Amino acid sequence: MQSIWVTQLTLAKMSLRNFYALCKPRVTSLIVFTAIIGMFMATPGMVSLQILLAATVGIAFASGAAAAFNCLIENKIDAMMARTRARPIPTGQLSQMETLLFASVLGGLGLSILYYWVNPLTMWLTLGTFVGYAVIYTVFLKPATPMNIVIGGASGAMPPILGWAAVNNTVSPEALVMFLIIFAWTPPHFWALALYRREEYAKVGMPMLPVTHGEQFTLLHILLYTVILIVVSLMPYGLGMSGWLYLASSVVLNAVFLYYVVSLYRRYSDELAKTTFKYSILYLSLIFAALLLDHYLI
Ligand code: HEM
Ligand SMILES: CC(C)=CCC/C(C)=C/CC/C(C)=C/COP(=O)(O)OP(=O)(O)O
Repeated sequence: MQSIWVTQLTLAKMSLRNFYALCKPRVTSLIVFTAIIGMFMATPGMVSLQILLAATVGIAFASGAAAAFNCLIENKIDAMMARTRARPIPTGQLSQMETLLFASVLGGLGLSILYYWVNPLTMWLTLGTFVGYAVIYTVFLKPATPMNIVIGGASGAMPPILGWAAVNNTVSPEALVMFLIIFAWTPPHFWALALYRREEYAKVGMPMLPVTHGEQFTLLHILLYTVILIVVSLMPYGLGMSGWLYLASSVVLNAVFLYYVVSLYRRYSDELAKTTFKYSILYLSLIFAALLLDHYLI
């Protein structure tokens, strides 16, 4: 009898872990983090606990559901790439129907929470973001054009706007500035990875920039978007949204990013591309943390 319970519990834990993995938890965590910063930036005071909790949970559920839909739609491609073949559908740990049900329930819950406990504007913007990633990017853009992530990146850049709308029920220029930071950051973030994973993308027929236009062209574009990112990331200071603490942090973070990107441009290696990709994640986390610290301390 006891062993039946132990088996049941182990199975439940395993499926929970699989459902969790469908949500791409690390990407979703950073997405939610930028949304939370958007909430705090929206007010000089404190965000109400109800809005903070409801918007965080709602956006996290919607983002996790969008990621799960992406796993469902791309399960055949995921099965062919080393990086993604251990995901729950390719390994047979979850069926397509289970994934569809999970993503629909999670997404529905997230959007309902936003509608009833936050505000309808945030719900509609989140729904647009969801469709932008799960449908426009995943179904149409990704298999069709090497500019897929530039246009599709708009979805990933939306969370600070969602956070801002949750608190103020509006979309303001300050929220657009935070959007632009993530929007300009996405191409260097993704193309650094796509460079050292280019064989895999070529194998599954995904027209990523390094596959369609080669190494040098991609490196030049990484460099160009990094320059745009540097300009855009100085805007919070330029527009009086943030003070010297943000300025100092962004100058340091940008200098390191530019150093990696220029080094990569001059002398490409997979190793350096990996380091640049990893640094891109640290960069975005820290630049948003700097916005928050500056907002309350300076
Ligand atoms: C169209 C936009 C984007 C594309 C195509 C993209 C692509 C990717 C890919 C392919 C990976 C997987 C790396 C691996 O498995 O080794 C990854 C990792 C990651 N991405 Fe992005 N990304 C995008 C936008 C974003 C955004 C908006 C965020 C957060 C705000 C983000 C945060 C992360 C994080 C935290 C990781 C590391 C995940 C891990 O360590 O498991 N990405 N990205
Ligand atoms: C509703 C809401 C807030 C949605 C947020 C949208 C979202 C989840 C954006 C993240 C972008 C992302 C995970 C890209 C991964 O690229 P990929 O899917 O091409 O990577 P893969 O090859 O690892 O599947």
